[in-house]
Amino acid sequence: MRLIIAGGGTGGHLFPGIAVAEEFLSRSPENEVLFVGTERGIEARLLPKLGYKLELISASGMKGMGTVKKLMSAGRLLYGYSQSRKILKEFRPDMVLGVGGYASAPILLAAKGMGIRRFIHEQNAFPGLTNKVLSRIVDGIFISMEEAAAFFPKGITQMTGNPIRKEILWGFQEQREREAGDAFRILVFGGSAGAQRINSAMLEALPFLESVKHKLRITHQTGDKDVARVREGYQGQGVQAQVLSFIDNMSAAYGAADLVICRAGATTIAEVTACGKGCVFIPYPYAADDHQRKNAESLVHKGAARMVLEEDLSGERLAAEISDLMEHPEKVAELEKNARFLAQLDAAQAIVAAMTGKG
Ligand SMILES: CC(=O)N[C@H]1[C@@H](OP(=O)(O)OP(=O)(O)OC[C@H]2O[C@@H](n3ccc(=O)[nH]c3=O)[C@H](O)[C@@H]2O)O[C@H](CO)[C@@H](O)[C@@H]1O
Repeated sequence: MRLIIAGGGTGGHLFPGIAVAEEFLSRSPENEVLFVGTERGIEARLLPKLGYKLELISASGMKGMGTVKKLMSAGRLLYGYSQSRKILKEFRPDMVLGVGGYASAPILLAAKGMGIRRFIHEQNAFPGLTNKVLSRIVDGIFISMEEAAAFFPKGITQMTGNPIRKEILWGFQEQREREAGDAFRILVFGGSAGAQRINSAMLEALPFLESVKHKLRITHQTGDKDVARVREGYQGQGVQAQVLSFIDNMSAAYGAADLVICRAGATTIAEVTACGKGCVFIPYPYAADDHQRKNAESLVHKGAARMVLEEDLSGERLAAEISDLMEHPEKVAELEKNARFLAQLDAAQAIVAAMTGKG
């Protein structure tokens, strides 16, 4: 069988798509996958390195734009639609899965016109505009959080969870052991692109952690623009930290962490629950419809994570969260237990089974 996975833009859309590709390809040597994305998306940088086939199309969003930009965007979508028809004619997929992000719209619309089976996957508790619109023209909708069900037609919506890459699941299971001793390991990252606000808050927290800073071992992903500043910040305050613009091996990073401080993107959430990690979420406040806050709240309400809103974020507040969890390992253990309880480990299998009709 042949499957097109369309969408991306950010890691949060793309990585679940990769997890579905892994599952689909593992089922038969005859199966083929083609990704479709845009040249600006993370897919253009990552997929060729991973050995996946990728076609690029033209697409962009319309939300919050003025009339002229909307018209230009409509033009790009129309062009993307004709590119999509060509791709569908050449690859002749049995089905198309949209994983969110602009690139999924033109190809799913073209697939509808050509009578090819269509599905979407929504990662967030509060769906994005693209998926809300596309939900009217697809055969099946897969959701990651119960809260999303209210936005989609009932008969075709299925709760599957958010697919997690095999390397995260396997790698984490292999090296569950944390280093002994009284070191406290914190993984800090700001979604797939990094978060300057979190970078700054961590540096501002260090003076408030003076008495425990010798115990801190930090792994910190900063995004492309902030590596030098953050690295110097830790060095200047004498804190052991590995500072990277992007972490290729997230499995090892999760495995080693006693605590994770991060944004509340949906794929991050799926991974931290799968790895059973205690987290302090700092939701990105400008995500569409404040969906990161809703994502985070769905764990906080179940005692599976803590949350600091950006409006309340300061070095002092972040340091207070860190000290409290450092001093009370039983509180971290409780977060870990509740997080693990929410993990959905078989999302990729459920999605592939539903799309192919084979369990
Ligand atoms: C600003 C914004 O709108 N972000 C959205 C975007 O987040 P974003 O793209 O940041 O995605 P997520 O936080 O959901 O996931 C991040 C992904 O990147 C990976 N990773 C991260 C850092 C790193 O150094 N290396 C690495 O591999 C993580 O393992 C994870 O797989 O898509 C998500 C899923 O639709 C949404 O919930 C987020 O709200």
